[in-house]
Amino acid sequence: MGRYDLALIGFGGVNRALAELISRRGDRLARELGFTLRVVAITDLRAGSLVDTDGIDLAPLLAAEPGELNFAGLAGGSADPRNEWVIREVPADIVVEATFTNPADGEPALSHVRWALESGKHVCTTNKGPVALAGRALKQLAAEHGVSFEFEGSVLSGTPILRTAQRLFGGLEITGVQGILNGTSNYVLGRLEEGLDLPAAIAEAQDLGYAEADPTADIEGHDVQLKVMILANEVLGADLRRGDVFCEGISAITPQEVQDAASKGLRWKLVGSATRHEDGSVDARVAPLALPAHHPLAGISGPVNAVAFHTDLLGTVTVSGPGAGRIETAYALLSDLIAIHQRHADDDTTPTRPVLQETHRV
Ligand SMILES: NC(=O)C1=CN([C@@H]2O[C@H](COP(=O)(O)OP(=O)(O)OC[C@H]3O[C@@H](n4cnc5c(N)ncnc54)[C@H](O)[C@@H]3O)[C@@H](O)[C@H]2O)C=CC1
Ligand SMILES: N[C@@H](CC=O)C(=O)O
Repeated sequence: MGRYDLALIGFGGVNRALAELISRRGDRLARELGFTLRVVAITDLRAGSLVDTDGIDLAPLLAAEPGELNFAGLAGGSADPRNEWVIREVPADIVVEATFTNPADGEPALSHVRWALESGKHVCTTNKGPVALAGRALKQLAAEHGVSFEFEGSVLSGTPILRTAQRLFGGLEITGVQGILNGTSNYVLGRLEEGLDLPAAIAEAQDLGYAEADPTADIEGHDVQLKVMILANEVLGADLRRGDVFCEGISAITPQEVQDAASKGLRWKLVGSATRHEDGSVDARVAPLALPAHHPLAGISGPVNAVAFHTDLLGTVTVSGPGAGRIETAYALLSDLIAIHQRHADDDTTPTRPVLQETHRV
C-alpha cells in the first residue's frame, strides 16, 4: 500500500481540518483509497515549525487550542517556521500550502510552491494567490520536475468545480462562466437581508472560518477576482492578469438596500463572470448584481457558491456546493491528494528523497 508523507505549510483552519481528517479517518481512507497519509512536517507563522520524519503524532496538536500551539518546546520543534528549509530539505512527498492568500503578489505562498516543485515534491494548495497570479508558470515547473500541482480548493472550496470542467465537459465548448464565488460575501449578504449590520455579519463569517485573514478581500471582491482569473485561465484558456478584471465589492450596499431588493423579489449577489468572444478574447469582471428570483444564482444562499457554465451543446450547466468552510476545504486538499495518487501510483521512478541530515535536526 502506498504512503505519502506530507509537509503542511500553514496550520490554520484548513490544514488543521486536514490533519483531523488524517488523524481520525486515516485507516478508513487507507482501506477505501489504497494509500496512507503521514504528516512529517508542519510550519506556521504563529506556532513555528515541527518536524518528525517518522510521522508527527497529531492528536496532542489537535487537542490544543489553535492559538495555544507552540512547537518550540517539542522534540523536532522550533519557534521559527523555517519554511524554506522544511520545504526544500524535509523528505516529504507532498507539500500542502494553506497559508494566507495575498491578492497583491501571491507571496510568500508563491515561493513556497516554487521551492516545493523545484525540490521534486508534489504540491496541493487552497491558496488562490499562486494559482491566479502564476498558475501557468507553476504548472510548467511541475511538469519539468515530473510532479503534480493541484489546486481544486482554490475555487469553490471542496466543490469539485475545476475537475468537473476539466474532466466531465469533454467535447463541449465553454463560452463563459458566471458564478457566486465567495462564501463570506454571500453569507454576509444573506445576513444583511435578515437585518444584521455589515460588521456583525462579517464577524459571524470569521467565527465560522469562512473569511480571509483580512476579510477586505472577501467584501471588496479581491478574492472573487482571483477566482475569476483561475476559472478564465483554467477553463476558458485565457491568460488574465488582475488588471484585466474589473472589480467592485459589496461594501457600498446598505442593509436597507438589500432588504428593499428582497421585498421586490430581487437578491443582491456578488457575481464573478468571464466571457470568451468569437475572436478568442476573454473579458472578466466582478460586481454586485440584484438578481431576479428566476436567475439560476438567485437561490444560492449562505456560504454556498455556484458556477453557471455557458456551453455550446448543453446551454447553461450550473454546479453548486460549499464555497467555504474548514472541513469542506480540507476535503478539497484530500481530493488533490487522491488525484496525485491516481496520477503517480504507478510511477516506477519515485524521486529519491534526501535523508534529513543530522545537522539539520533541531
Ligand atoms: N477557509 C476557507 O473556507 C477557505 C480557505 N481557502 C484558502 O486556504 C488558505 C488557508 O485558509 P484558512 O486555513 O481558512 O486560513 P487561516 O487564516 O485559518 O490559516 C492560515 C494559517 O497560515 C499561517 N501562515 C500565514 N502565513 C504563513 C507563513 N508565511 N508561513 C507559515 N504559516 C503561515 C497562519 O499563521 C495561519 O495559521 C487561504 O489561502 C485561504 O484563502 C480556500 C478555500 C476556502
Ligand atoms: N474567504 C473565502 C474562502 C474560500 O475561498 C470565501 O469566503 O469564499
